[in-house]
Amino acid sequence: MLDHIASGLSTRYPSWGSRSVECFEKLEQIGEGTYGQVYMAREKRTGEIVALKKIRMDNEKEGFPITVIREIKILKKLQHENVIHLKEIVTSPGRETNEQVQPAADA
Ligand SMILES: Nc1ncnc2c1ncn2[C@@H]1O[C@H](COP(=O)(O)OP(=O)(O)OP(=O)(O)O)[C@@H](O)[C@H]1O
Repeated sequence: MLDHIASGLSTRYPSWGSRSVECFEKLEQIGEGTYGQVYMAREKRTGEIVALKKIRMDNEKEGFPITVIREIKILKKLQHENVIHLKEIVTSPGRETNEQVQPAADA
């Protein structure tokens, strides 16, 4: 099953998976990387447009990929005009037993 990571370090939102991906409406796919698709999405409450990156967990027997965890940790620390702002990590239920994680960023 697939999930996302939402990017951005916003004080408005809790981070690290306390909200569901259901808080966002996917508008269209805008990209794809090694770990899954990236969507333009709208935050339902505020209408804010973000990039929603979905992390593919299908083949991850060891849990959440360490490279994705590293990317999230680094993005949370960085603040630069040329680097995307990681806003939030959101989760969605897995198809079977595992909960999965997804991130969101400024588009
Ligand atoms: N915040 C964003 N705003 C707009 N487009 C984005 C954003 N993040 C990613 N994208 C688009 O989605 C594509 C895939 O991004 P993703 O971060 O998943 O992979 P990548 O880092 O480009 O590649 P890989 O993970 O394979 O090294 C990007 O190449 C870009 O086109």
